[in-house]
Amino acid sequence: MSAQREMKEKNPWHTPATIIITVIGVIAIVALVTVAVLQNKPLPKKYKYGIVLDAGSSHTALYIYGWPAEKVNDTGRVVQVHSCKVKGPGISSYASAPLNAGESLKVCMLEAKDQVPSKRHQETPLYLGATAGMRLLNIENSTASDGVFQAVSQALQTSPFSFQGARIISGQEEGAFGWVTVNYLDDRLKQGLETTGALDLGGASTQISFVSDNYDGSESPKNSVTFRLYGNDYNLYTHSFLCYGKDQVLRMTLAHQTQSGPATVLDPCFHRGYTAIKNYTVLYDTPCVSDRKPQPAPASFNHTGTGDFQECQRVVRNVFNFTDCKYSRCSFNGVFQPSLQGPFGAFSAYYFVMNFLNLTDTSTPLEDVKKKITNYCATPWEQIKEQYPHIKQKYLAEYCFSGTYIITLLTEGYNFTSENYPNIKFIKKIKDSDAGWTLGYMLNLTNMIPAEAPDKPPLPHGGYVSIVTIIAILLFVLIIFSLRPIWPRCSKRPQII
Ligand SMILES: O=c1ccn([C@@H]2O[C@H](COP(=O)(O)OP(=O)(O)O)[C@@H](O)[C@H]2O)c(=O)[nH]1
Repeated sequence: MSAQREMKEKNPWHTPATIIITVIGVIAIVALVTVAVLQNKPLPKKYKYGIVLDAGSSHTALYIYGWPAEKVNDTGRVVQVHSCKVKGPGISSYASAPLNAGESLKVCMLEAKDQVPSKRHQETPLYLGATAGMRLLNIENSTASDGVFQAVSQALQTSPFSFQGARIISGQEEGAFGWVTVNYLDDRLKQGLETTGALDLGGASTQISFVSDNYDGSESPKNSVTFRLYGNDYNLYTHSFLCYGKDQVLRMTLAHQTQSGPATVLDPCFHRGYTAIKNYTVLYDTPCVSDRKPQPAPASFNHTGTGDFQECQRVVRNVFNFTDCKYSRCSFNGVFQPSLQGPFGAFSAYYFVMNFLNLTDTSTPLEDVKKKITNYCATPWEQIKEQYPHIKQKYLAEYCFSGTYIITLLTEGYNFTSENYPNIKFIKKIKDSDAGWTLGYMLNLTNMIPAEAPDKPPLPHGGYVSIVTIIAILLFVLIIFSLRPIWPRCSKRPQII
């Protein structure tokens, strides 16, 4: 066997010292980056919930809101996760059988039990806020309204949630919390952007709320609500007109037309061909009109439509007092209103009605809006019923009146003009959450909007990890360079072993 000379190239870096330094360096970088990733990683999502029941004059709705537990102070985080419409009328209609009011909530409460994980039930606050229907019942018969609250409270106490009480919310709260909801969902509060005004139309009351440079609360302070949210001060103008929801205004217009106690009323706000027998006692059975009941009055009257928008508007105008005003400017009924400013979101019945009439596009000139309502009102009732077989006839019969009322309220009541009418947006939802007072109410009661801007972490998670990685690599390179004196000499000649 011939002996072979083995020639090997020896890499000068393959010394024990450089290998150890490299291994320790790599381990250190990996450890540092791992700690940065794990330690600063957002926690796994744990949700919290809150439930609000909106006990309106015509119906009750339940809303469930959810938010990541660790982001309590962050805006735009609370979202509507579920809603449920209670079957039957509003709770104020159960004055003579209050237990049924409690009973009516059961189906939606069961849905809520399914929607909220059971381990969160106990800590989930549950609120019931009643609006204008109960305000009116409370004026008319406070014992009956107490009875209704007792019954619904009893029913809600048996739920697994943390029941926080049932109460009438004031018109001012309804207006202000509607405004908070709209601006919270639009992310305007945290960013300190120009706010959106809120227009809410219910069955028994209507609210207008907006911020105006011309209003600091000194003129008519009862219309002022001040907020400090995320470090910004807001001086909100808000007013709630009790009895100016569309159902009560309809009663007021009918009251106006039945002052002499006629047996037949020819109503321009209803379609030609529409006819129904209406009971005088039922019509006048609300504090909005009760003092005007003709005496003596027949038992009923024949309500017959003539379908005429212009005449309807003349009738609707009678419910407004445009003359008395002790302030520098008024909307109507002697109520102060600063000049309109900024964009507006119009929700609840504003949306239902304008959506049905295909009039949510506010770039349509006001004159064309009126023309479209004129045509709708002039369409015979038989044709309307044929055209919309799936819509409840009670709603269907009233859209001519409701559309006329909305346009009259906006333009003659609140003074919207052709110029600023396009600033109104008819909305139902914002980012999947319903526009209305309930979210603002819950945010307020759970202290979810801080007065001051929350402290932000100096860097987002991704940025933090990148910076730690870059610094770790730079340090490693620096260490390697600092060890230059012990670097092995590079030799061009291969070493022969
Ligand atoms: O699909 C619908 C649902 C509701 N409404 C009307 O919208 C109003 C909602 O009023 P709510 O019960 O919220 O009254 P509030 O208590 O706020 O006065 C009532 O006139 C309803 O008849 C409507 O026109 N279309």
